[in-house]
Amino acid sequence: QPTPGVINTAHPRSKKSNALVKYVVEHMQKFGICVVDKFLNPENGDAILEEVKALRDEKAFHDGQLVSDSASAKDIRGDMITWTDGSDPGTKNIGFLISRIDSIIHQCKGHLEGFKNISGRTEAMVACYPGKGAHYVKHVDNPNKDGRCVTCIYYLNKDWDSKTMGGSLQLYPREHDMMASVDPIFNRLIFFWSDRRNPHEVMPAFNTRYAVTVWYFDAIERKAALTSAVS
Ligand SMILES: O=C(O)CCC(=O)Nc1cc2ccccc2cn1
Ligand SMILES: [Mn+2]
Repeated sequence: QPTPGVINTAHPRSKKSNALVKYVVEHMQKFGICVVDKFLNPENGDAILEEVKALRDEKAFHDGQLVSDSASAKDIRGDMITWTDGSDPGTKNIGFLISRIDSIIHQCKGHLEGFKNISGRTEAMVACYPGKGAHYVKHVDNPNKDGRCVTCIYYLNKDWDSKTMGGSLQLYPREHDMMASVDPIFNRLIFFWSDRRNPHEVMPAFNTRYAVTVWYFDAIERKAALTSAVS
């Protein structure tokens, strides 16, 4: 019940959203990793999945590029990717996903040291592991301060069973003596620090495995990276 005379500055956010923000802040503080299940309404997840499949049918995907286009590229990463800002007509549900993640990140900003300088993000990278053992070897997303501070991945795989299909995301948090194995299940969102704190790999997948990833920038680190890049 608002105190009489005091202007109620709290935005009329749904309680759910505040609880979710609290959950993300706590997990990022404690583990540097946060898994959120049932992130959107299932209908939204379905619509996003249909858009991703349509992108694949339009052959919008290409092999995940490597810095060194080594002959054994497939031995390092087997994902097929395409980038989108979610504004094209066939990607408006991906655009909705991006806006929902933006909203969570924005709400976390004030509560989390690591989020305080967050501003800007990449476009969304839509990835498909075509099965047949496609995997991604252990790596760090941002090993050398390119500005990316948080990795957010939204999974779209219904009835995924890692025991028979593989494809789990294995995280090896440097500061915690544990290994997290995350199944890429439908409507699951994961956040983790993009830097050396979170080496991770995708185990060989034996079914088609879809995910949408967005990276958020730390403005200070990003600015430094861009200025050093041009100089
Ligand atoms: O799908 C998952 O569970 C994670 C896959 C993953 O780590 N993908 C990935 C994809 C990347 C593409 C370009 C540059 C860096 C990258 C780092 N990681
Ligand atoms: Mn990665």
